[in-house]
Amino acid sequence: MGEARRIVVKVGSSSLTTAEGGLDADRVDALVDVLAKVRNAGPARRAPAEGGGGRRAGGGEREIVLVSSGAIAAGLAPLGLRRRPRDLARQQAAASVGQGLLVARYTASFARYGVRVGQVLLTSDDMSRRAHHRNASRTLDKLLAMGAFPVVNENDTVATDEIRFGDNDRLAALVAHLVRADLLVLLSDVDGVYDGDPARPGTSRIAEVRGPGDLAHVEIGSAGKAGVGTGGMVTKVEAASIAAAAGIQVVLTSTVHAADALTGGDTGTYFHPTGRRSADRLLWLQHASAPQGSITLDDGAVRAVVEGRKSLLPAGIAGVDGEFSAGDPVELRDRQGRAVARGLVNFDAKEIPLLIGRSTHELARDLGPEYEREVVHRDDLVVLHP
Ligand SMILES: Nc1ncnc2c1ncn2[C@@H]1O[C@H](COP(=O)(O)OP(=O)(O)O)[C@@H](O)[C@H]1O
Ligand SMILES: N[C@@H](CCC(=O)OP(=O)(O)O)C(=O)O
Repeated sequence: MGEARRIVVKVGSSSLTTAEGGLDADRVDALVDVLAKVRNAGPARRAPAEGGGGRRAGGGEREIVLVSSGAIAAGLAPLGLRRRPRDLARQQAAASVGQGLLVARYTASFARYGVRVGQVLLTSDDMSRRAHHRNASRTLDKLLAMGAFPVVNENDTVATDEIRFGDNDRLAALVAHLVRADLLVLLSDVDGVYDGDPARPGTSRIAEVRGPGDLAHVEIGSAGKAGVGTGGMVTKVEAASIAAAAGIQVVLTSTVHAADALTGGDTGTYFHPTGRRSADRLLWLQHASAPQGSITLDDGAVRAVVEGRKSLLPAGIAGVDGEFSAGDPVELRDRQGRAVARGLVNFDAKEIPLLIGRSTHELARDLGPEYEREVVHRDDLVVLHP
């Protein structure tokens, strides 16, 4: 098994707040104690399969990126809010106050180890636009190279409902892919995936998941009673599956077992990688963004794109929907309205009606040579249901 030299750790709101609401400085310190110590130890390595999969430490330094929730939860008490508001505007106000407090807390806590913290706030746009994506990746690499500790969260205050990640579990899986992590550790208030609601007696922890089939009959529920988390186990399992499919090992456990999870100990639920590691820069396109609009394809174009892995040409377009600009992610649909692919479009939505059903040759002749291009190039396209 591969050594975990670069690790993304995600911690949920429920692990950072007190029962009354507000940040729990002791819990932040306890987490930072683990992260700072593990960072300076060697890579985690999963031992040979037979012993149930204990992972162990080797030599050298680990690089850790922390994806931390808790901005909204940390902002509630200071704003006199008793519980997490439902409306986006008040959530964003709480996040605005809370994110500052959260990072100040991490900064003070890591300072005990002489470690600098670098805050990185990402929107889903940053995952879906190529230049932003490359920039985010470069910044994180540079922070690590300079010995700083990146603390990532969603940029809650500017994200609108439609383009929010909404849950940091998925953000963490995408960040793990972005930084080419070997291991993703999802920390929560529950020590793994259970075969039913863990609050019910008689349910037990699932130690290993080898593929989606292993969870087919498991009741995966929503957020716990702490009431500060968002997605519950559903988003964690989705995130684990995204990362595992991208060849990244995943451990899902409770924050009190963080040290074990990071050093290769046998804890929580371990998701085996199901796919090959790849530098596929389009993973984010599949999972990151709510596309800005859609283009309907005729049957021949669906076959060309899905089976032939060809670019989408103007001649295959049957319709267009939504507001988008060249460079935006769009959904490609068949005539029945099923999403068959996603891609980065080369035209603005308002230009598309001019192109419908016409050959590139014809377009070049009538509208100019700049119209002789693919609507979505195959290198910018990901098929959803091959
Ligand atoms: N099958 C399951 N296994 C484990 N936990 C589950 C399951 N179904 C629902 N849950 C709930 O998911 C909660 C964790 O999600 P959440 O509250 O969003 O945490 P966080 O804030 O750490 O992201 C647990 O406290 C648990 O109550
Ligand atoms: N960006 C939000 C986190 C949303 C979220 O996913 O929360 P959680 O389920 O606790 O991981 C915040 O900082 O409050």
